[in-house]
Amino acid sequence: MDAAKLSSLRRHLASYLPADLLDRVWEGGFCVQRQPSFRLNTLRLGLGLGPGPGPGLRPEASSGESRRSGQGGGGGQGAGAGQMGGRGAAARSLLGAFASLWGGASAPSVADAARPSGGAEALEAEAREVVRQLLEGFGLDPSTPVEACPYLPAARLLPAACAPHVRVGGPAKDLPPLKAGSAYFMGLSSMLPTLALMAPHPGAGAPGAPAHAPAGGGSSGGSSRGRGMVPRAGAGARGGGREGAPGLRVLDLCAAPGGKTALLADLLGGAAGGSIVAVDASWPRLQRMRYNLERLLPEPGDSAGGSGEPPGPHASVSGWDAPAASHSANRRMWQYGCVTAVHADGTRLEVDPHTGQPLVTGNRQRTAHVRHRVGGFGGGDGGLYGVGALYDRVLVDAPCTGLGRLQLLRPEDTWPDGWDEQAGRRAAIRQRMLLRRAAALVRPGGTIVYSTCTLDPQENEMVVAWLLGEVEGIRLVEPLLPMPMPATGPAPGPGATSTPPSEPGPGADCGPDGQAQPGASLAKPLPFATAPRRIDAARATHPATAAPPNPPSG
Ligand SMILES: C[S@@+](CC[C@H](N)C(=O)[O-])C[C@H]1O[C@@H](n2cnc3c(N)ncnc32)[C@H](O)[C@@H]1O
Repeated sequence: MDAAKLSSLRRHLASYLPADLLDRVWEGGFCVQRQPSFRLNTLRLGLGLGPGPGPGLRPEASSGESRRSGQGGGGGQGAGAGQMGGRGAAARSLLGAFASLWGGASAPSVADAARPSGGAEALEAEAREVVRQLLEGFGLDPSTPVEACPYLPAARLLPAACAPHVRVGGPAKDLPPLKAGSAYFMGLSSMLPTLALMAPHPGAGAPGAPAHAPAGGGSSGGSSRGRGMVPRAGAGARGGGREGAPGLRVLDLCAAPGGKTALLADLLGGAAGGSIVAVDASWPRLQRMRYNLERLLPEPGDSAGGSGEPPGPHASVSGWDAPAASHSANRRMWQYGCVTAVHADGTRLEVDPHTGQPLVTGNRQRTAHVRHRVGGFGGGDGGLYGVGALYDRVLVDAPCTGLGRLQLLRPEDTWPDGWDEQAGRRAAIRQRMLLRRAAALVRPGGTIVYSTCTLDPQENEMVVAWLLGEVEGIRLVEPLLPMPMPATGPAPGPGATSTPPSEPGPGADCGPDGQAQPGASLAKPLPFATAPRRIDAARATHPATAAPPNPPSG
């Protein structure tokens, strides 16, 4: 990058980074020191979660436990899968730490989760073997200690010496555990939006029940102001006339190459746990996602849940995750297990409100018909864009300028075309449109998580602030993550025109330098750029006169 561009980049960063941090960034050459990490793919580790642990991943009740006992490992390919009689226990071993954060009364503590027992022992042995193969593949001593990820029990931090190997397109992709799909390299911070998305909000009803009844109807279980209309546990009502629909409906609006989608599928634990519509505007990146999902998820039709059990991860859930078009018949949509991938512009995604299928046929007539038919949900004002509010959770892992991944020593990695002062403004426009679409598609009481890998407030806080001003009934909530987070992110810099959120931002920002903030109990600095913003839609509506999003000035 030439000197003029570098100095304009520095000016830009100085508009929101504290001077001392900026100096460190500048001298150190990195905005965020990236920690190589990977997650063990629990579906491929023979865990065979079977019926999902539920939207909140709460430990199963004892009846659920006995229903699954003695099933064997199923589904996975790893050694010891068949000996895992206590799959529920193994699942809890991996997911327990997170579940305990979410308030499951009988959830094991982090310490419990780390202690192998029963089926978990086989799982641990398998995980150790995967780690050994990876270390060996990196030319390291296979006994090199590998730390657990502080917030996802199924993830591990790799020794720093592995860093050069795990670059995108690097040789690590050919290592057997990666090829087999037992492990997946993933930035530590990349896991957080997914975890925040899947966490139940305090006050939500039973897993699977909405946090809020549909607008204009539904029983009110009563709750605190702003969180109103929490249905009684087990009421079973859902927005959009979906009573009785199994599992959680998740929309991943910027999905490719699918790292978070695969983790979502893992956390859902199977079709009984839910279905994912994964959208991306880039066909080549969707192809990459297909490759990744094929590696990471069991083949559709694999009976991961075992015979006689509720559907496994890839069983079809009628009327929802069974779009008519396979990828061979329709280039724009394909299905793999519980994931329906859609090649579409997420800012314009339309969904059939009755089947949940994305409308990507380009058939205007059909779209118009649906528009006409859908009067919106609840008060009749939600169907403005021709969709019902269908999704329980929406992830907007938005395209951004990538400033959180800035590597000044290799700026071409972040900006192949060089630094561009207008990039943030352009990105913010698209981010607003994506987020607005997410708000149109989430059901009342549903949750949106917005994340980027940039530190720029005009792409983070200001985008969220814009949405709060644009869409009624949306509010910010703390992202529930298994780690303490500071209350606010970086202050908008000079020239910021959007009002920052009136509530303190539910910042999941660790320090932009990757340092855990005061109060964090992390054993070591956590490289962290992605800032999940969790948004609850108490009543997601769009004013009929919604103007296109304005670019932030400044
Ligand atoms: C940060 S990446 C997503 C990474 C992905 N969530 C993962 O975990 O692997 C952003 C993605 O948004 C996609 N994208 C950009 N504009 C889009 C749009 N208008 N609609 C849908 N996807 C879009 C890009 O193609 C890119 O794949």
